[in-house]
Amino acid sequence: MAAIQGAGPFSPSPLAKSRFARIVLETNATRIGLHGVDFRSSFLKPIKAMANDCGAAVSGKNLSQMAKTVGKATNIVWHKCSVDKCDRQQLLEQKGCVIWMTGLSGSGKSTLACALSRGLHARGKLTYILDGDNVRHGLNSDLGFKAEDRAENIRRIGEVAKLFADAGIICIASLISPYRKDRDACRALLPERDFIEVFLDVPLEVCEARDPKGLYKLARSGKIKGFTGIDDPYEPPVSCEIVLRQKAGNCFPPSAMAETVISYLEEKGYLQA
Ligand SMILES: Nc1ncnc2c1ncn2[C@@H]1O[C@H](COP(=O)(O)OS(=O)(=O)O)[C@@H](OP(=O)(O)O)[C@H]1O
Ligand SMILES: Nc1ncnc2c1ncn2[C@@H]1O[C@H](COP(=O)(O)OP(=O)(O)O)[C@@H](O)[C@H]1O
Repeated sequence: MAAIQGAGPFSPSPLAKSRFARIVLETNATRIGLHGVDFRSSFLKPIKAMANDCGAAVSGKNLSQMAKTVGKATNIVWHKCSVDKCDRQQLLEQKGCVIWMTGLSGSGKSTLACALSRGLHARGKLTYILDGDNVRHGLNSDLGFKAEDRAENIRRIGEVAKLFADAGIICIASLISPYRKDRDACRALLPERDFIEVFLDVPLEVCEARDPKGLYKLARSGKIKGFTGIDDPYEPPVSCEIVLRQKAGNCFPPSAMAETVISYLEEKGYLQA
């Protein structure tokens, strides 16, 4: 396999000097072509030498010593890349983080998630929404609403959110996440400060009156069992970064709530690299 060594400036061959050139890495055994790469791009930087945590070059001997057991996976080794979170954040001019929205069904999580995504997009910031309902259409379609299934739903979304944050993206997770310990476990996956818990503190009566999907009605009539707030618990956060609640019986419009979250991100430095 070919090795790209050193940290010197990258100088393309004459073949590669046209704007949309073809990069060819010649190796003893293989020829790998990449099309459509713009060589004038400022994103092409010198390639950092690959090293482990201690700065030592990674060798076969080191690798076997670094092998770990994680859960059911044995003999696995973390593979580091020379392009890291800081590089991605520089590119995006923002900091990756997770905004975790929790609240009853009908409290406005999805609406706020969209308003926030729109507000940040308008400021040139990259976001991605992980909505409980939506993720249950794919990755989590094997999970129901028993406590263990909810815990697994939240755990998986927490892990995916962590990856998005590592990508430098402002990840908006929007799910009921009724159990405190499950939310705290997701918080523990991230560096301190990068998990921003937002509680939509909307009373059950308001959510039930909204009932846009008719689920509260079904739950009250016993057609849905274990519905959060009716016959399944919701544990409100005891300490979270942002609480959004009604004032004088009125909910703030979603755009105003989104601005509150955006101001928080601005103040904490997430909207710059
Ligand atoms: N039993 C029960 N309890 C609560 N909610 C239920 C239930 N059954 C279906 N739904 C619908 O599923 C949506 C909640 O999914 P989540 O992934 O956010 O739930 S959880 O975090 O795992 O508790 C929730 O969506 P939202 O209304 O957007 O919160 C409901 O539409
Ligand atoms: N800030 C708000 N003020 C008034 N109504 C709202 C607000 N946010 C959401 N809604 C309405 O409440 C209902 C539930 O909102 P939704 O975002 O689907 O909640 P959740 O995702 O928590 O279930 C929808 O009909 C939505 O239009």
